[in-house]
Order: sequence, then C-alpha cells, then structure tokens
Amino acid sequence: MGTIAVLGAGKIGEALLSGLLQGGRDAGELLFTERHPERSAELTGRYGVRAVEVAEAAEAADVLVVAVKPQDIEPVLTELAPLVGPSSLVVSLCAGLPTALYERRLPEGTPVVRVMPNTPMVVNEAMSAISPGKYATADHLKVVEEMLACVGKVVEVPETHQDAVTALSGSGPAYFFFLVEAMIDAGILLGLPRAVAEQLIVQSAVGAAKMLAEGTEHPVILRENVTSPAGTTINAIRELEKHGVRAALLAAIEAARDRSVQLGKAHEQD
Ligand SMILES: NC(=O)C1=CN([C@@H]2O[C@H](COP(=O)(O)OP(=O)(O)OC[C@H]3O[C@@H](n4cnc5c(N)ncnc54)[C@H](O)[C@@H]3O)[C@@H](O)[C@H]2O)C=CC1
Ligand SMILES: O=C(O)[C@@H]1CCC=N1
Repeated sequence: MGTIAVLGAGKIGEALLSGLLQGGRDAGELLFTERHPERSAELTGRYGVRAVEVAEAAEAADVLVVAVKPQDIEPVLTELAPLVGPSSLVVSLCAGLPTALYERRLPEGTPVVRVMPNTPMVVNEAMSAISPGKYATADHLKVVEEMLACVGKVVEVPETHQDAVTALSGSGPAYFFFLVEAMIDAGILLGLPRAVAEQLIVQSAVGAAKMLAEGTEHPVILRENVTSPAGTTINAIRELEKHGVRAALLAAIEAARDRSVQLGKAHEQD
C-alpha cells in the first residue's frame, strides 16, 4: 500500500492516522499536513507521525487523503494541482464533494476515490463507503479498500449514493451519541446517579450493537423480543411513536442528505 499522507489532520484525519497505527501500520509510512503548527506538534507528539508540506506529501506518498472541511477545499486543490497527475491517487473524505470537482481542478487523468468514513475509525470499527471517480481503476479501489479495511468495514457504492451514505453512516455515530445522551438524562430524571445511568446505558448500547452486528435476527425481532405483552417496553414505545421519533429520524437524515448535496453544489462553478 506504500506511504499514506493525510491532508488536514483534524478529527477524521487523526482518527485515520490513529486507526492505521493501531491496525499495524508503521509511523514511518504515514505523513500529514496541517495548517496549524500547534496541531502538528500535538499529533507528532502523540503518534510519532511526521508533519510535512503538501509538496513533500505529494512527492513521498502513494495515497493522498484529503480530510479538510468541504468549505476549505479550494486552497487544497490549488496547491495539489501542480503536484499530482495520473500516477497519483487522491482520496477524498469530504462530505458532499464530488469526484468531478477534483477531476476538473487536477490534471487530466488524476485518479480520485470518494470515501465517506466515520469516527469509529479510532476503535477500528469504521463504516466506510467508497466510490471511484472516472479515472480510478479497480486497482486504485483495491488500494483504498485495503487502507480502510485496517480501520473497519468497507462497502463500494455508486457515487450517486454518497450523499445518502453521508447522512446515514457518516453522521450516524452522532445520532447514537445523541440518543445515549438523552437516555442518560432520563436516568437522571428517574433519580439515578449519573455514573450509574451512564454505565447502564453505555453497556446496553454495546450489547445491542453486538446483537445487531451478529446479524442473526432482524432489528424488528430483536426489538419485539424486549417488548413483553402488557409490559414496560411497550409503554415506552407508545410514547416514542406519539412523539414522532420515527418520523423525526427520517426527516433528520433527509436533512443531512440535503446538506451534503448543498455542500457539493457550492463548488459547481469551480
Ligand atoms: N468528523 C466526522 O465525523 C467526519 C468528517 N468527514 C469529513 O472529513 C473532513 C474533515 O472533517 P473533520 O475532521 O471533522 O474536520 P476538522 O475541522 O476537525 O479537521 C480539518 C483539519 O484540516 C486542517 N486544514 C484545513 N485546511 C488545511 C490546509 N489547507 N492544509 C492543511 N490542513 C488544513 C484544519 O486545520 C483541521 O485540523 C470533512 O470534509 C468532513 O466532511 C467525513 C466523515 C466523518
Ligand atoms: O457533519 C459533517 O459534515 C461531517 C460529515 C459526516 C460526519 N461529519
């Protein structure tokens, strides 16, 4: 797989570096660029990975992973344009940004793969969806898949699905954290000490996630198995339905998808 350079080592860039290191990659095979020197020093201190300028990253790395905010992509494309070409491999983790944007702004033939990962990368449990741009070959996809398989699961999707994927699994961990936070608050409402409420809910989330991951039963059956006739759970479910939680989730994820589309459209003229 060779050397990987992460351009923009914020939350997701750091998650990738740390996941790759935990997955057995050597710090010497990883590089990153950062616009904030104090952030560079922090990451080099924590992981032993070297911060470099974009020119050195493009020269030394086999894979260039773009992990800046979509709103910050412009200067990165301008910097990269004279440094890359058909023998490079550019991987974009940026929400909403189509491979066509990179293909317009980088030299003709530059292979680009669009990826939507998520932060559970830090515990090697990422869900990443990958889509090839028009110059990316099966070999390029294999390289990207291998890199991401070190930090979790990988699925290939048509690029037309990437905005939906972003709303579902890219943002997905935030919805679960939000739910956990609200359930811990419910424990406080019922008079439990915060630490106990946290332990109860976090372990319930871990257990439920493991059952889901085993995949032996459909989520509906798992939920029904908890829901006893005239029991406690059905009273809670009635309240969830009454308060429109299911519809709220559909609307929320649709809104996230729409924002992803909008982020891509902001660069249509570039
Ligand atoms: N945070 C998340 O859960 C996920 C984020 N993403 C995508 O990953 C990208 C990064 O998101 P975060 O890590 O959350 O943002 P962040 O703001 O934490 O990280 C971006 C980093 O890029 C650096 N940066 C900006 N311009 C730069 C430049 N020209 N050269 C070098 N460094 C530069 C910033 O200093 C910052 O450290 C976004 O495009 C986002 O859509 C994708 C999936 C999940
Ligand atoms: O909120 C965001 O825009 C990024 C993309 C997916 C998760 N976080």
